[in-house]
Amino acid sequence: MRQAGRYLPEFQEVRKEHSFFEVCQTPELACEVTLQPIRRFALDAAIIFSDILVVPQALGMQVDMVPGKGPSFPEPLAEPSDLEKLKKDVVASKDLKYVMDAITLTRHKLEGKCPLIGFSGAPWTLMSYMVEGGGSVTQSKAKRWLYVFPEASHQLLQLLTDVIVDYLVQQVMAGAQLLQLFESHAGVLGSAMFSKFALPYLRQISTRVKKNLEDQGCTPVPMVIFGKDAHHSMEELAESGYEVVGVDWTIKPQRARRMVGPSLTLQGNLDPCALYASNDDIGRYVKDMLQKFGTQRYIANLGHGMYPDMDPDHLKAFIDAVHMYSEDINANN
Ligand SMILES: Cc1c2[nH]c(c1CCC(=O)O)Cc1[nH]c(c(CCC(=O)O)c1C)Cc1[nH]c(c(CCC(=O)O)c1C)Cc1[nH]c(c(CCC(=O)O)c1C)C2
Repeated sequence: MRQAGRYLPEFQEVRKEHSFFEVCQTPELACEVTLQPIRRFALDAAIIFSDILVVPQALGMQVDMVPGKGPSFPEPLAEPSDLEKLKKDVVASKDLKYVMDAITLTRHKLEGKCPLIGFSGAPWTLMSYMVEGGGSVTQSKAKRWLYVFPEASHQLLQLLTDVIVDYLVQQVMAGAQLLQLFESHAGVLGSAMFSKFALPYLRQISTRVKKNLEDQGCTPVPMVIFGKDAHHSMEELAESGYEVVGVDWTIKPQRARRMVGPSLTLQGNLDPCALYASNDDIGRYVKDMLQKFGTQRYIANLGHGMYPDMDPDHLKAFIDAVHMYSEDINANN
């Protein structure tokens, strides 16, 4: 339920008093808005309130949340020499301590009602924001870097990977019970560029996070890789060391299953805009989705984030339908 809070009136109330990053940086507020959807709905998990862009902030970049527009970097990376401006010695337990504090507080406040998910943006997705300076349809500035400055791109992607590994390990130590990595901009790369500039780093992250946790005597947690529009690389994502592959609504459930094989868990993939439909229709869409994915090795979810104008009652219809139809299917099997 990415960016879940936006459609809730109680979240908007908190946002009237506090800026977006103030909520992220204040553990009590981050905890409160994480719990808001849990109080309202029969959700099976909570995702810690934060944003993928706290990592570029920790690297020293300024990020503003512009109302009605989204995140904006006043000084994006323009050329390779700008990499020198980035902080090289980021320590997640210090520079992103507020996220760990929010996770620990939220784990306590959840009192075991449901598990808590930690997350990070994946290296290519974060690099694209840092070069574009905000959202972009074409990602042409960021893609230009890959073609014109491949070495500097790898340097930046490796720096991001090192920070993300430390960040995710710390989130588990602070109490996160599952980790999700968002490769939201997978779709603008073709398979060749994705293999070169995204996959090696995604593999490094899953391998190193698990190993670091084991080395510190911690049991590794399941990890989810969500690649938006990642049709071109589903098989490769399935082999990149994650237990769960998240899929958006543009991929047929049966095709996703064929591409990732029988042993991984799939997550997704209702079109978030289906929540504009009537509650009866939402029930029908959910039933169809569950029949296609089946109820085993599967996490029912939307295929991407919700929009601010969506009706909370329609999300309730989605969640209740997931529980009702999956219980039906299980009872008849
Ligand atoms: C998991 C998560 C995210 N953001 C937020 C959460 C917290 C959990 C939740 O509330 O569900 C809060 C979260 N993040 C944001 C909001 C809205 C801000 C507000 O108005 O209060 C919220 C609640 C702002 C935000 N932050 C971002 C955007 C997209 C910008 C673009 O490319 O055009 C936007 C609009 C970047 C972002 N942020 C995130 C992603 C990955 C998922 C995805 O693909 O959507 C991305 C790409 C992840």
